[in-house]
Amino acid sequence: MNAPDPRHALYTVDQVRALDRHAIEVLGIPGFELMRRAAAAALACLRRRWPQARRVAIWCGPGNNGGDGYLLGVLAREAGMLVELVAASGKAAGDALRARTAFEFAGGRVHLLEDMAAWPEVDVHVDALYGSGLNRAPDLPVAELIERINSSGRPVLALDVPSGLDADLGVCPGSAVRATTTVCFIAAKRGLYTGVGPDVVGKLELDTLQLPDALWESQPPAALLLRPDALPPRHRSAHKGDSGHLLVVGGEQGMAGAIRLCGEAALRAGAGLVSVATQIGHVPALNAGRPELMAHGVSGPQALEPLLERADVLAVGPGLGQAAWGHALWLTSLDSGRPLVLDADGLNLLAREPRRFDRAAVLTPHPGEAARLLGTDVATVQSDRFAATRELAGRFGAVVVLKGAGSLVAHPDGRLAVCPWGNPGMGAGGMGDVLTGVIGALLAQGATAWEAACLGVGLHARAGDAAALEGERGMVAGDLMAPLRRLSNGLAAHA
Ligand SMILES: NC(=O)C1=CN([C@@H]2O[C@H](COP(=O)(O)OP(=O)(O)OC[C@H]3O[C@@H](n4cnc5c(N)ncnc54)[C@H](O)[C@@H]3O)[C@@H](O)[C@H]2O)[C@@H](O)CC1
Ligand SMILES: [K+]
Repeated sequence: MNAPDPRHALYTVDQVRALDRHAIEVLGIPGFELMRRAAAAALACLRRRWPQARRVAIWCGPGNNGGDGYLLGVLAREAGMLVELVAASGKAAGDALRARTAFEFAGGRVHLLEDMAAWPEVDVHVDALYGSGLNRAPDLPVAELIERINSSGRPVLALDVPSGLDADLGVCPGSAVRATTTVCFIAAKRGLYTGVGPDVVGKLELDTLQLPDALWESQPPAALLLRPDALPPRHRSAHKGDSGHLLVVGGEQGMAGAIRLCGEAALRAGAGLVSVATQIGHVPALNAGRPELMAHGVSGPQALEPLLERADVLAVGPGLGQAAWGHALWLTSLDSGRPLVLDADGLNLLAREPRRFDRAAVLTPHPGEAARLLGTDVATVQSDRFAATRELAGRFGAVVVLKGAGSLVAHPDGRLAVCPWGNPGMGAGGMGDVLTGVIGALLAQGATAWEAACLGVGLHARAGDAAALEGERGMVAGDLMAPLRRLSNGLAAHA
């Protein structure tokens, strides 16, 4: 097996434990040495991020995460910092106790949370309370401490995982530290990247503690992190027929915006031809606003048939509605056997009339649509986004994109990818329509469903990040078009 690049590989917490064990038992690197390296990586991060910091508070828990904190305390004192170290919960044991002893032996003083008289006024807080071993919501004294750290107005460096975050699932069972920066050790835990993970992690740095390639060969990652890819360059002799013909089906009365955005995004992501099948009343506005789209008014399935004949790929659902018109078009589209991307009401209709796909198909639900497809609620979907996405892919025989912070992509064969880009400005109307258009365009240009979903999600999120440079608030879906075009061509997002 080739060693996966650890910067693009994500692991479950159980897998990270297995990697730790492998490093200790097979590669012969003692656990305490790993802890020392983690502390050195933490100090390097601290000094790089806050070169002026002189006073630090280090909040240590009872496990090895706390151990990292004690050893950081040793190194920070050696570097001339004023260290206020507080043991916050439970008794240290094993390597953590050894680390605490080393801190005290070097002249450091350990304060106990319960005895703390005054709140330490420091430049940076270091969170070494809980790491990958979190097994329940932090209980009261620590939960209060976490809230206090969060409201201190000071930057927070989290060691390995922001305490309170379940690093496996990307959920917080209770209070959680909101880190400014998290320095993650050995391997990237998958929960840092999805759900509420990105909310609490802040800027994420990975330090692999100088472990050799042999370690990564011992464990296939649970998921891959998307890379900033673009489409391959076009042949000089290419013509519009080489880049595929996408048909967008949607736009019930009053929903013209969704198809316009979807179609336009498909053009910007390089589809050769984009047709739109919609309510007749929308055609003049589409023709006037975006004449490159071939807009067709369809009253029902009969009018749709010839358009389906000419299309290579379908994007079904933007603004489609679930009434008789939308349902009839949905049914005819799915029965055509064309590769497709299904979104919005296309998914809601699928929840009503489930079927498995035997062709290239991409489903792009947000958590609400995913819940309807699975017959459950949003909270259950969000409590394990990985499991929900996998379940959907298996059940429908399609590549599934679960949208929301840290979008996930799952293939029915078990492959999983996580998107590290995107921002809250993208929680606005029309953003999903843009994604559907991009994925449809990539399918039309010959990508497989997996490639189209992964590349499409990445391009869409990176275009969103480029648009957000002008401010997240007030961002509209149309702002993504220009960066989308540039990124699709492998150019920087801005000229
Ligand atoms: N050899 C290794 O395994 C290495 C581990 N490292 C550090 O060790 C961490 C994992 O260490 P551990 O497995 O000891 O786990 P943690 O240090 O994350 O926490 C586990 C301890 O906290 C307690 N605990 C968990 N959740 C609690 C809660 N909500 N309220 C109260 N107590 C709670 C547990 O009972 C246990 O005593 C990593 O995150 C990383 O920081 C690093 O030092 C690198 C090497
Ligand atoms: K921590």
